[in-house]
Amino acid sequence: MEGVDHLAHERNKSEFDVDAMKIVWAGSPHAFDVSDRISKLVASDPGFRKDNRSTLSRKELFKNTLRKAAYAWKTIVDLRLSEEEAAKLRFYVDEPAFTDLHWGMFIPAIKGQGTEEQQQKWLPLAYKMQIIGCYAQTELGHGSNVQGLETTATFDSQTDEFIIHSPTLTSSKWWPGGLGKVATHAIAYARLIVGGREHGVHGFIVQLRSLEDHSPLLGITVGDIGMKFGNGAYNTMDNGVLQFDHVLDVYSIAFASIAVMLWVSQVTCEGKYKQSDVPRQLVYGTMVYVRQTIVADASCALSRAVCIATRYSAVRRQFGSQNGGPETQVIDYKTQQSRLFPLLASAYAFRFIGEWLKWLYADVTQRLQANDFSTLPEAHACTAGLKSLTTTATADGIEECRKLCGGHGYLCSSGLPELFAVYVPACTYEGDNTVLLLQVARFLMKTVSQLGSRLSSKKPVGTIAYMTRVEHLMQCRCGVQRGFAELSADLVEAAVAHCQLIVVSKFIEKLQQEIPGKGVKQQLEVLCNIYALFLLHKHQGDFLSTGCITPKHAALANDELRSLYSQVRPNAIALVDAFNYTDHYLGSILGCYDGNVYPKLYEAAWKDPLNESVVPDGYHLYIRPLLKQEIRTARL
Ligand SMILES: CCCCCCCCCCCCC/C=C/C(=O)SCCNC(=O)CCNC(=O)[C@H](O)C(C)(C)COP(=O)(O)OP(=O)(O)OC[C@H]1O[C@@H](n2cnc3c(N)ncnc32)[C@H](O)[C@@H]1OP(=O)(O)O
Ligand SMILES: Cc1cc2nc3c(=O)[nH]c(=O)nc-3n(C[C@H](O)[C@H](O)[C@H](O)COP(=O)(O)OP(=O)(O)OC[C@H]3O[C@@H](n4cnc5c(N)ncnc54)[C@H](O)[C@@H]3O)c2cc1C
Repeated sequence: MEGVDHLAHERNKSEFDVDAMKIVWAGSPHAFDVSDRISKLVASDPGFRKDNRSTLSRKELFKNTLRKAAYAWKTIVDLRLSEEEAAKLRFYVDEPAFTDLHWGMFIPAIKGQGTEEQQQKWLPLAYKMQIIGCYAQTELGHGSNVQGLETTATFDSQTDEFIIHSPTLTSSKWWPGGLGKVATHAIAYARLIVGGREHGVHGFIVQLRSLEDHSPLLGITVGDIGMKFGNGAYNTMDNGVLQFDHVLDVYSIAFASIAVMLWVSQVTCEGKYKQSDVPRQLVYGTMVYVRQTIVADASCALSRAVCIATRYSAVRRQFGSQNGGPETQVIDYKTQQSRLFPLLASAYAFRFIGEWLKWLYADVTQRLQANDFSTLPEAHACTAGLKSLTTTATADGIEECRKLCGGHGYLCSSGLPELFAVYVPACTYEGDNTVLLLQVARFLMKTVSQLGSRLSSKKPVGTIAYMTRVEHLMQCRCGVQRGFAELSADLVEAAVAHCQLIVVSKFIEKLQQEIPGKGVKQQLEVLCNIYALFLLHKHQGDFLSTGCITPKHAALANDELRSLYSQVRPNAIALVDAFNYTDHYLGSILGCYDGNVYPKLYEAAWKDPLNESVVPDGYHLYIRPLLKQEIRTARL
């Protein structure tokens, strides 16, 4: 029945202060207030409806996304929302769109790599959305290998301008989000050529479309690259293709190359190229920034899937009826708990590692401003490795949550198929996960060669086994005289182990902080132990081979895991309530707050367009003749 909380009995079992946990999850009372207010604002506005996406054609879907983006912007302006509130609104609108790249990459690139002059020129226009930007780095022929990009930017000292050109088919920009149909400007990455000499890949701001009628400018060929994985999903985004035909940057008074030129290099008016003495990898700065935001995104996506699967596991009953009594809640099966609760623990673990990574990125950014590059290698390795680890675990976790919901998990109305389809490219964009782990492996090899076997210093005691595992994996690989490429598959395993060590150690450090609320810290300790012991169980071969645990330890760890699952069980619903997601944001009948699943599933079925008529289109043309044997049947 509507209005009845079918999960009330579960909520009454909670052993901790859920409201206090909501603050921990949000990060602060202020952050909770903003999230809570904005999520409810979005949920209550029919203009942000999203339950019909899977029934729209690509063009209807895209036009609806443009409508929503414009409506969101109007809401932000009318309500005078702050930058933080506006970002939250775009998050809870929950629709991949060009705005993600405008706000998530184009503006950060200018802020992070532009000179004062260029920031003053471009940021006011971008903040007012008087220009719409995208990040055009990847090409048809190159994505991972940035130094392999083919687009050229040739400085013409006669006109004091750059000529941007796509010399080959494979140099076509390919994939940039927002590029296909909306962006008016791009930060385009191209090989800088000055005076006939090439100086590697640099970023340039290039106008793509007229601000009068949105038509592509002279020399610009631009369009969408076509349908992507899943029906609705990421097809709300116009990932584009772009070719430059000797485009002269004639649409802005002064050449607007972003000042990665100034940071990393300069081209003087006399056409002289000046390489400054900063690491050339600063040109990759925007990618590092986005990678750390993707880690925070992972905790959001995984927690969403876990919330759905946990609530449904408490609602669903299957087998186990005694004398006609109720069947067993599937959340009480040990197999369901052993699949679900490590994902619940991972969601919290990724939340806290995301907080730490945000601090690390802010710290390295501050150091860079003082020309201190000492922590840049570690920041690169951490952002690359943790982006890889958390997105792989989250994509796999969303799929596991779908399976944990049985058949109904495969319905669009469960919210899980679309969440999976929207999320999985995170394992590829912003750096293919294997390519990024190879960067971590390279960093570890360098660290081992510099520090000897002791890879990591000052880690919490509870991580000794994890630390020893990484060192052992590295020694096994570095010890043998074979090249990096030959050992790369093994080194990637060591890179994963290193990233898992970081996640576990930061979870333990989080627990050393003051955490208010009855029972809150105790619940987090249980989740931290689940995360650490689950990984130890999953990779026990590594741990046993280090000798730092024995088979008996491994067996005890498994026994402890079962005990920890029993401790989580009465608190599971409260732990996912702490994410404070509205039913609108979850977009899932299986995960609805009141647990009133079956009536909602049944009602939703009849809304499918196929049920607009009891006799389907096509019956008279195809089925009736079949049934009436009016079609000559093959001689049997
Ligand atoms: C339901 C919720 C989901 C959300 C739904 C909607 C969301 C929508 C938003 C989506 C937002 C994302 C959109 C996607 C955008 C993109 O994909 S942008 C393009 C991303 N592309 C990449 O990431 C390319 C990956 N490749 C690289 O980064 C580089 O090519 C490389 C692999 C790092 C190699 O670079 P290279 O120049 O060849 O360097 P190396 O020779 O390997 O190394 C040289 C040294 O430089 C160091 N280094 C490398 N990179 C960095 C760096 N970024 N920072 C600092 N240092 C770096 C490297 O460690 C080497 O150091 P030494 O060993 O000391 O020499
Ligand atoms: C949804 C989506 C949105 C995107 N948005 C943008 C955007 O806005 N802007 C933008 O510029 N780009 C964007 N991209 C492109 C994205 O950044 C690239 O696809 C990504 O960097 C991977 O590069 P690639 O496609 O060249 O993969 P490849 O490198 O071709 O990967 C193919 C396979 O080769 C392997 N491989 C590659 N190099 C090595 C190596 N050295 N050693 C071992 N294995 C290797 C990879 O692990 C992978 O298994 C987007 C992509 C997607 C899917």
